[in-house]
Amino acid sequence: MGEPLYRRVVVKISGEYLAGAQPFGIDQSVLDRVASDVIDATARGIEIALVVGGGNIFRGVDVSSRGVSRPTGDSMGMLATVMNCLALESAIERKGKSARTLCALVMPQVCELFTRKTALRYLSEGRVVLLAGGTGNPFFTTDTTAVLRASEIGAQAVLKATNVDGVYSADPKVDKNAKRFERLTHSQAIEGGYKVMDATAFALARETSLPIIVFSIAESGSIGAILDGTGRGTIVAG
Ligand SMILES: Nc1ncnc2c1ncn2[C@@H]1O[C@H](COP(=O)(O)OP(=O)(O)OP(=O)(O)O)[C@@H](O)[C@H]1O
Ligand SMILES: O=c1ccn([C@@H]2O[C@H](COP(=O)(O)O)[C@@H](O)[C@H]2O)c(=O)[nH]1
Repeated sequence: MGEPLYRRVVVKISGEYLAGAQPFGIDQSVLDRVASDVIDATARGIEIALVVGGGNIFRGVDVSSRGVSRPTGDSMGMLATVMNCLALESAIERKGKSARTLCALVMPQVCELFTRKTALRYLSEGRVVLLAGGTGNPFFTTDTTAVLRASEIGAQAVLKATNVDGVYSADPKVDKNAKRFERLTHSQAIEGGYKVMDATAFALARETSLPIIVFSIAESGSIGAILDGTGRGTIVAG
């Protein structure tokens, strides 16, 4: 195991992946395995903040066609990310690692409000920080949240842990001939319109010169491997 590439990162965990084989919700064994991977990665002395998606529970865009307004649907989606963060926080703490959820939405009975200073303090104390509630605004995603928060807290990269092992020329679940990219610039990722991440996230990362690594979380130890530079994924950088 070599020197890690980064000292502080934001890891975006796919909400959809947390459902495991179920169509909806959280598979406890998947959650526990992800928690172990995160803890193993922090053992290298790396500060880790997590953003968890909500696709296993709710995406605002899915209900806007059913008579629920998009902002209301997005609020429901942001609440889904809070549930996922609380579940992952508990899984991490059950394994003996301290974790704190900070939320973009005010809900004092549930978790603390996100501020940059609080996040940095908890990270410096060696805790895992979970960033819940997205940006707190509709029409955004947790991918954009990850880039935004990473830029705010001075993280050196966003690691997008998802259910594909990189950015492809087309959706690999639809097109078996899609080609995987080793590396792309932010501009190439935006111009290519690759749907693995939204263009707003790529554009903000370009603006703040933040590398994004897209990789699969399906294998145990994949977060650590990406931090060591030995993992398989696509690097999106300057
Ligand atoms: N060009 C592409 N390259 C790679 N994956 C792609 C591409 N186009 C579409 N995808 C799809 O993008 C998905 C991953 O992005 P998505 O934002 O849906 O997932 P996530 O971040 O894992 O979800 P969640 O919102 O639950 O956190 C993959 O399942 C893949 O099928
Ligand atoms: O800043 C944000 C982040 C998220 N949302 C809503 O939450 C869901 C779930 O997030 P995913 O990134 O799709 O996993 C998203 O579909 C939005 O509805 C938001 O409104 N603002």
